Amino acid sequence: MRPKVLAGNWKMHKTQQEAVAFLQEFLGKLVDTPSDREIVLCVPYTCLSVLSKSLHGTRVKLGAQNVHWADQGAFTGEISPPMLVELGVRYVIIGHSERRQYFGETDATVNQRLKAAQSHGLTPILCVGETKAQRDAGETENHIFQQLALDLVDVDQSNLVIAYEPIWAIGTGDTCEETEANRVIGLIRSKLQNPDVPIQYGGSVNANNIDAIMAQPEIDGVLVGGASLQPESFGRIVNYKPL
Ligand SMILES: O=C(CO)COP(=O)(O)O
Repeated sequence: MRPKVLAGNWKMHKTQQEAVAFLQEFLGKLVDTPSDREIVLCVPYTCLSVLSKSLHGTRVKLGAQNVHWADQGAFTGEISPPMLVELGVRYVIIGHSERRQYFGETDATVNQRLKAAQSHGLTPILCVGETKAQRDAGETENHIFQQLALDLVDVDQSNLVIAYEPIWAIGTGDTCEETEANRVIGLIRSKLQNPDVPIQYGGSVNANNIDAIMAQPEIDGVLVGGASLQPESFGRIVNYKPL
């Protein structure tokens, strides 16, 4: 059985104070959450330290949203794997479409970040997905296969999560049909050496569509943006009910 990984990606949201307030309320929602689920919060760097302390002794794992490949060096504005490990970070999102689109990340740098994260014991959440134009042109499969081929060179598939995030579904309310997400995720799995890699869906996941998404056999979890910012909605998501 592949693990179910339910991760929030807060993106550039929440001060430390807001993060602590979220957690106080959110932890109260986990009393009856089945133990088969891994719950992860990928928060801004500035929230890592305070959440690391607040999450101690809870079942919620801490995640970051990016990491550099060097241990240290003249890389202004970057954060290294040892810096994350010291704060108790376990997961790190790599290659999110917003990093690729707005900050010039390439498959080559994504690959470097993945290998560096793993060499320090972090579990990467690698994001892949197509634009609306690529989907309309029938390029979805080719684009994703190319991303996987380039991003996963020499990457350890025994310590990896992949998130299928169609870019047109992110922050738009235009969720990918769960059967279509299931189909693409099945294709992604067919390209992996290790079929047990958990593969998430991401893109406008919310409290109303989570049960149907998690009912799909290929979908092993979700990567949630907007709906992970409120304890109520993220609480409902991690407490999804298998149909
Ligand atoms: O990009 C996402 C998660 O990484 C998805 O964001 P939304 O859930 O806000 O669509």
